[in-house]
Amino acid sequence: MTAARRPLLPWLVWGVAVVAYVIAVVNRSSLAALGPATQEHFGIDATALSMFAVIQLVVYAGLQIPVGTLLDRFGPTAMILSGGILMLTGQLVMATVHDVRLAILARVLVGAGDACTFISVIRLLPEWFALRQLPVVNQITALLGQVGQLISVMPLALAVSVFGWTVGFAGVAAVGLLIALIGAVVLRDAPGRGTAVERMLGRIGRMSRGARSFAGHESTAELGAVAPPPTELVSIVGVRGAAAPPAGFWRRLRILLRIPGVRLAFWIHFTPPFAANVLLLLWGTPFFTGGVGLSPTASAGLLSLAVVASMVAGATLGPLTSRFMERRVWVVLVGSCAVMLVWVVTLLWPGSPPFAVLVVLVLVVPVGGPTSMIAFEVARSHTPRSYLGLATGFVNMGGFIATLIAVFLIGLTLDLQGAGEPENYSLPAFRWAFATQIPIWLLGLAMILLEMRRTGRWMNRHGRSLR
Ligand SMILES: N[C@@H](Cc1c[nH]cn1)C(=O)NCC(=O)O
Repeated sequence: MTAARRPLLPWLVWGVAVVAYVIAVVNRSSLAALGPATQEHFGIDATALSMFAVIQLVVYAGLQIPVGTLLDRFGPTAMILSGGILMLTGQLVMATVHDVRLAILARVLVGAGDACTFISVIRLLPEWFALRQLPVVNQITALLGQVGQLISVMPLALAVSVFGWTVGFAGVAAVGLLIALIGAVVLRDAPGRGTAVERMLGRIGRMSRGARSFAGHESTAELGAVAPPPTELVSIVGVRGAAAPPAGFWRRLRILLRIPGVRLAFWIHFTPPFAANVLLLLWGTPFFTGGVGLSPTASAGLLSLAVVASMVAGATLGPLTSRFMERRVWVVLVGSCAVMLVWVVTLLWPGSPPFAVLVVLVLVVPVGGPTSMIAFEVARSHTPRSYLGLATGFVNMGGFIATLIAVFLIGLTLDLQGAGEPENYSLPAFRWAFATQIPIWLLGLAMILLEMRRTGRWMNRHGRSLR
C-alpha cells in the first residue's frame, strides 16, 4: 500500500479536533473539584454554586440548534475555533472578577463555547473517515472526552491551590488559546478546503489542495452545497423540500423534522444515557451514602468504576456497531432495556441492595452513554449533507433533555416525601425517586420503536436499506 493510500492528514485533523473537545470538557468541568474554593472566592452559598452548573447545562442544551445552524453555514473549523475563543474569554473573566454576576456571565460564555465544540467535531469526522471507521472514531472521540474529565479536574484544583485562583483559570485560558492557534493552522472542514489561516490569507496551500480522506472520495470543496452521499449521507432527492432554494431557519427545521430517521436518532440519544448522567452528575453520591448507607470512599469508588465502565463500553461498542451496522438500533434497544432492568432489580431488592448488586448497577448503567453515540450514526445516514450540522445539534439535545427531566423528577420526588435534605435521606424515598426514571425509559423505548417503523416505511419508499 502506498503512502498516498494511507493519508495522515485525517488523523492530524482528528487529533487536533479531539484535543479541542478534551479542552472543552476541561472547561466544562473546571468547577467540579473547586466547589469550596468557588464559594469562598465569590462569597456564595451552595444554591448559588449549583446555579453555575445548571446555567451552563441550560446554555449548552439551548444552543445546540442555533449552533447546528451556524455549523451548516460556516463549517466545523470556524465553529470549533469560535467555541475555543468563547471558552477562553469565559475563563479569563472567571480568573479576574469577584462579582458573582460577572462569574455567571463567564459560565455562560464557557457553556456557549462548549456547545459549539462536540457537534462540530462529530460533523467534521464523516468528511475525513470512511463509513466503517466512523463508529469507532466517534466512540474514541467521546471516550477521550471522558479521559479529559478524569484528568483535568485534579491538575486544575492543584494549580488553584498552589498558584491561586487567577493564575489557575488564566492557565486554562492559555491552554485554550494554544489549541485555538494550532487549530487555525491544522483544522480543515474537508479535503480540499483550506485552514482558517489559509482562508484568511485567501491562499489554499498544497497540503490542503491535495488532501485525501479515508472516505475514498475526492475533495468535496468543489461540490455544491448538497453533495452526493459518499459516507452514506442521504441524497437530497429523498427529502421533500430540501432541494428547494436555501431555506430559512424554521423551514430547514421543519424539513429536518419530517425525516423519521432524524427523529429516530433524537430518541436514540434521549433514551440510553440519562440514567448514567443522573448518577455521575448529581444523585449517585446522595443515593449511595444517604440512601444505601455506604461510606463516601465506597461511593466514590463505585462512581469511578462507572466512568471506567463507560470507557470500556465505548471501546467495545465502536467495533461492534461498525461490524453490525444494520443492527445498530437493536443494540440501542437492548442497551436501554439492560439499563432499565438493572435499575428495576436494584429498586425492588428486598431491604438494602448488597454491594455486589450496586457493582452490577455501576457496570451496566454507564453503557448508556456510549450507546447514545449510535444516534449520530443514524442521523448521518438520514440527513442531507447541508443539513447535517443542524441534525447533529438537534440529536445531541436528546440526552441532555432526558437528563434534565430525570434530575428534576428525582429532586421533586424526594422533596414531596420530605426527604430533600441530606439529614432526611432514606432508602424508601430514593426508591420512589429513582422509579421516576421508568416512565422516561418507557417513553424513549416506545418512540424508538415507533420511529423505527416509520423509518422502515420511509426507506422502502426511497429504496434505502441502512436504518
Ligand atoms: N453521549 C455523550 C457522549 C458519551 C459517550 N460516552 C459517554 N458519554 C454526548 O453526546 N456528549 C456530548 C458532549 O458534549 O460531551
